[in-house]
Amino acid sequence: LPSLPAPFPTMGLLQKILIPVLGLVLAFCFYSSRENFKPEMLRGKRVIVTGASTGIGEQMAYHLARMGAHVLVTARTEAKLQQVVERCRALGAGSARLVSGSMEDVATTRQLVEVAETELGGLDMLILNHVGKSYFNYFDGDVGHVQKLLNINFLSYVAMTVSALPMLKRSGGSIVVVSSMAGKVGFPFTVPYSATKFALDGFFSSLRQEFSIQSVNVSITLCILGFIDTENAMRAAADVLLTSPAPKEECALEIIKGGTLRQREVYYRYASTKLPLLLRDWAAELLDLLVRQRYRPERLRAA
Ligand SMILES: NC(=O)C1=CN([C@@H]2O[C@H](COP(=O)(O)OP(=O)(O)OC[C@H]3O[C@@H](n4cnc5c(N)ncnc54)[C@H](OP(=O)(O)O)[C@@H]3O)[C@@H](O)[C@H]2O)C=CC1
Ligand SMILES: C[C@H](CCC(=O)O)[C@H]1CC[C@H]2[C@@H]3C(=O)C[C@@H]4C[C@H](O)CC[C@]4(C)[C@H]3CC[C@]12C
Repeated sequence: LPSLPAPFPTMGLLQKILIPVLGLVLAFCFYSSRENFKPEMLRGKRVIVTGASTGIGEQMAYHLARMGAHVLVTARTEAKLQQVVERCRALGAGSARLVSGSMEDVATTRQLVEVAETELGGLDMLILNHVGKSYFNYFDGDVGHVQKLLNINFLSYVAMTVSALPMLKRSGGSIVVVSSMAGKVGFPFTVPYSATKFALDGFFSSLRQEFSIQSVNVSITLCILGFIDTENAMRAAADVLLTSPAPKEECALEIIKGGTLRQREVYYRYASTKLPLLLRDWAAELLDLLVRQRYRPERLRAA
């Protein structure tokens, strides 16, 4: 008969075998896909980047330009987009174009797809990255705002996908969806935003399954980002969050790599996003507590 009570051999087994094996599997998945990326893979590729006038989207446009891609950027502010386009040309883009307009407006979606079709002759990658303005504070009960944000952050992603799908099917292309840790776990102070990001996961993860059943050769990459040092995010949350932000340039490159390698999901930064998520299904309350500890609510701006 064993001299120890039942739980001890189980814990020993966990520590000695399961945890190292899990670590090895994760390390393998992470490194095997990252090492294969080559910037030449993007040369001559036709890419749409939404929300490209600032932040991560702008940086993605510059990386793509350096890699020799044909970039088509979009956002509402035409003057900023014009500067992005000029810089993309200077960095060596195959070509650089813009379409300005709000993603709330179907005319913008239509125009983007038309430009890709007629001027680029098709599309290889659709990077959905734009995000509507919201507040960083306790939920204020404004249902209209939730609806507006769902239109911009979710429904327009669906509309762009539907319109671009025929071109992406022809090229065997990729859809890249920029989401957030706040789209996988409940984070405080971004309730409407969080809802839109959870919706993206539901829609695109489900669509990926259907593509697989129907042998549709279009990849879907969902990007789970932590706190990134873009101007808007820093302004909204830097005082309240105890997390230090990651650089937008590196973040942009990791998104492009993941999309190009047709990865199912990108986690950036890996250790501060993927690892906490391992707790989600087994110790959700602990994860909630750890998340709350990274916030200083007393520093929230008065609404
Ligand atoms: N920064 C962070 O810490 C994190 C960011 N993310 C995600 O990364 C992505 C990029 O974030 P980030 O770079 O910080 O965002 P920014 O606020 O810097 O950029 C948002 C972009 O979206 C555009 N945009 C805003 N409203 C509209 C609209 N109605 N129609 C079309 N375009 C619009 C803006 O341009 P314009 O105003 O000219 O229209 C801008 O180009 C987002 O999807 C965000 O959710 C995820 C987790 C963390
Ligand atoms: C997911 C982030 C927290 C991750 C972490 O703790 O590691 C969110 C915390 C702050 C959010 C951003 C913010 O408040 C500013 C923008 C507000 C916009 O309406 C939405 C995009 C934001 C960039 C938003 C993105 C998620 C956070 C970074």
